[in-house]
Amino acid sequence: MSENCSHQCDSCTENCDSRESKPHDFSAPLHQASRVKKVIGVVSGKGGVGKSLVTSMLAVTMQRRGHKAAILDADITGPSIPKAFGIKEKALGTPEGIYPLSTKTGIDIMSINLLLENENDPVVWRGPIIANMVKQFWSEVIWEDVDYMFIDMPPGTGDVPLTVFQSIKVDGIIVVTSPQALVGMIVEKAVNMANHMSIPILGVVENMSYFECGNCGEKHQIFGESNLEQMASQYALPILEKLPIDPAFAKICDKGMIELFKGSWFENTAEKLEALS
Ligand SMILES: Nc1ncnc2c1ncn2[C@@H]1O[C@H](COP(=O)(O)OP(=O)(O)OP(=O)(O)O)[C@@H](O)[C@H]1O
Repeated sequence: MSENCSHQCDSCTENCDSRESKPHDFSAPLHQASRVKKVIGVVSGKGGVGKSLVTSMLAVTMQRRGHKAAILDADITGPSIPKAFGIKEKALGTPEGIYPLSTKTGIDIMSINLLLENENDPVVWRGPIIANMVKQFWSEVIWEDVDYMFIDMPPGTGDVPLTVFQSIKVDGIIVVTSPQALVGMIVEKAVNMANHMSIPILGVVENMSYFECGNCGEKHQIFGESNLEQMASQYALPILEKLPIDPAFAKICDKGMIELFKGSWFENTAEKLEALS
């Protein structure tokens, strides 16, 4: 240890023994009353590709299959989860901790919109404050007996998602892309981030993949052909689902009725999640 060691490693540039023996620990503990079995991070390379829709449908699918699902809405500057589930009430804070709100089918949800007085208020915070808020959603919210928690991550692979992944023990990542979203670059960035954090990527979901004509059933690739197959095989990533552009998805999402989506979307993904050890 240096003679003048102040033990303030964050602001010191010396590489003394004290620093080596105490690597910075970013991990945040779960609330002592919480029980969460599996945590899945849902990421996208850019905003607006349908990450929140996919997160919501994944949680609904697991809940339909008899598990207890939860969503931690870490997309602090663009929170859309409460709206998709039609939740307007505010979360209850008690001296013990904050209680999430439950959807009609019993999915527990925490989002900044459940704490803001007016859900339309913009959140104009800098990265570290946003990351800290997400940590609080993990540590100060009482998540009771959750089998599968889905984290709707902030878009991109920058500072905030990185801090979140360092704080919360995530079991796997699902990457959401759309055909027009420069798939190659996004998948590569997500793979790099996941490798850096030693978190497995469970697979890729392509949203807005095609539009199926209601009359003739023909599939049209509105945004052109994507090179998802090529990218997925290059990185040995499974393609979990190809979700069409469907006005019905937008409608139930906007009406807060995502729990009523029709079809067997994400059943294969659910089996993969159930097989996680
Ligand atoms: N496959 C789809 N078919 C029809 N509408 C869709 C589809 N996917 C998403 N949408 C609609 O597009 C809008 C954006 O979706 P969503 O909020 O899930 O995106 P996001 O990636 O989470 O966006 P943000 O970056 O703002 O958080 C929503 O109104 C949603 O209903």
